[in-house]
Amino acid sequence: MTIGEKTTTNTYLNYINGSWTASSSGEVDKSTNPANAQEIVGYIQKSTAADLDRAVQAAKEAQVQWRKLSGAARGDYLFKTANILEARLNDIAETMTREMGKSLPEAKGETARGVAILRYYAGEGMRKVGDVIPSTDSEALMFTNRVPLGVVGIISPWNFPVAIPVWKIAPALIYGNAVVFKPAQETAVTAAKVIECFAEAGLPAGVLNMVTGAGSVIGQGIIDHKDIKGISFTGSDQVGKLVAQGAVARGAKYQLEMGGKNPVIVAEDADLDLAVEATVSGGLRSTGQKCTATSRVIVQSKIYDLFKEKLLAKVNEIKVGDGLNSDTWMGPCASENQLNTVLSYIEKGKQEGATLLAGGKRITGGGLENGFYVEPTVFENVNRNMVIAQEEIFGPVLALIKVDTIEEALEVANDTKYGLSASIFTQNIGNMLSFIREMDAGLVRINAESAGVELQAPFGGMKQSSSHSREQGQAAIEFYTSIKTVFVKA
Ligand SMILES: NC(=O)C1=CN([C@@H]2O[C@H](COP(=O)(O)OP(=O)(O)OC[C@H]3O[C@@H](n4cnc5c(N)ncnc54)[C@H](O)[C@@H]3O)[C@@H](O)[C@H]2O)C=CC1
Ligand SMILES: O=C(O)CCC(=O)C(=O)O
Repeated sequence: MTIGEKTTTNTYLNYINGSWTASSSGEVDKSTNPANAQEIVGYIQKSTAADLDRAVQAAKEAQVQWRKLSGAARGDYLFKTANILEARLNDIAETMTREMGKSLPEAKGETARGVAILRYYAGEGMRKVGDVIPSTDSEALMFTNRVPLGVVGIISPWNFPVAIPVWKIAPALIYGNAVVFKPAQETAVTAAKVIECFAEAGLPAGVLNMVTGAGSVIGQGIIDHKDIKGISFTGSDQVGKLVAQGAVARGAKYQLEMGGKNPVIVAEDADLDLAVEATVSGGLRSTGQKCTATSRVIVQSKIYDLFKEKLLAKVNEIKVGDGLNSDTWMGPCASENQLNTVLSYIEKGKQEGATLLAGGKRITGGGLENGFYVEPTVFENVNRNMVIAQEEIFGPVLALIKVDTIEEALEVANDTKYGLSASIFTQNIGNMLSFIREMDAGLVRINAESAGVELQAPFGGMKQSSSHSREQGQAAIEFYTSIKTVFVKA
């Protein structure tokens, strides 16, 4: 296949140097539907180090001309891609739901967000990239300029199969880098459909390449490749650390977005209906598989019982099912592995003495027996040192923790290795200000759920949630470029 051609069969190819190409391994993996494990969504390439090497070589060669284009010219390709993605929104969203299980409205929302991100970064091609700085030499001109890194490697997870790749690829391209993209194998069909949009927009061959395959082969290959000058990663803590170590060892730039153990604090003066709504939405949408998902619910003792009653009423109303059904609110876990991880955390919670208030089991009845479904789950009597209060579960599990004061709530909220997102529900300005000041999280949200990121604002975490860098909005320029300080004297 050549540039612009659609992959029409259900075998999806790598995209290297402007062509859709099979892996040199001759092998494929299958991508299955977590709502019905017997359904194969598509076959994807099980690529080799040699495939990756060809992609990096193509990117290296293409970047030479790509960086010479004006920002506006690069932006035009992103505008075109946005329009194509928008026209295919329904098909891509449906593929996403079939591949990883989130409900169709959420998948459509995410794809629309991909369109908006592309338009935002297309416009970025027309914005300033430097500053004039007064020199102590009155006859000199001193200013900063930004240059691309070169070839950038992008390693993405399965939980936001459109938004995360797009929020990494779009800024990489607009600032003049070429890209080698390795999506999560679980959502590689959705990724291929996104890359088709870039290809059809006529992006020059080699500027954007996609190689699918195992993390241990293609992901590790990106970490180790001498011609990849920057690596942007979102995923687990463990793999993030491998990316950092490998990048440091060979002097490459890296950026990591990893886990969260995000708290919501419900103060005694909170609007409880609003707080319940946000806890359910922030904790259980996408089956809790967001790095920004609410997982610890820290509630002041005075309103604890009332809040709990309202929360359980809402959780018990949740309709679990195939994300393609219009009455489904919560889909399956994205994979059998993910389901088993969630179930093992639920067991751990019970063993450690937390009290199960709702859910806790795999769902196998009602036509859901072939999928990876778990009940929305709520624990109480959780103490802050329990595993379920410390480790990222990445599933629909809420842990209620009772506290007496806001000071205690903040102390508990900060007591994990993570610091991605945090919410408070309160009407009290003093509480709000203490929370903004003292909460160690990259996103602090007042009277709003912990999940949900605006594309024009910086996104990233503190502590072990990230590499302390930020993605999205104008913050992206910090990763995808290097600053050159220019001193000119006639
Ligand atoms: N922060 C976030 O948004 C995400 C967090 N996670 C967390 O990670 C847990 C496990 O999920 P996984 O899919 O296994 O995440 P993962 O970290 O293994 O996968 C993320 C990406 O890294 C790649 N990868 C895997 N091994 C690699 C290696 N050795 N070198 C380079 N790249 C490699 C994968 O192929 C995928 O593209 C989840 O339960 C959740 O706690 C998972 C996905 C997203
Ligand atoms: O909350 C969001 O919308 C983004 C979450 C995210 O980036 C993630 O889960 O990886």
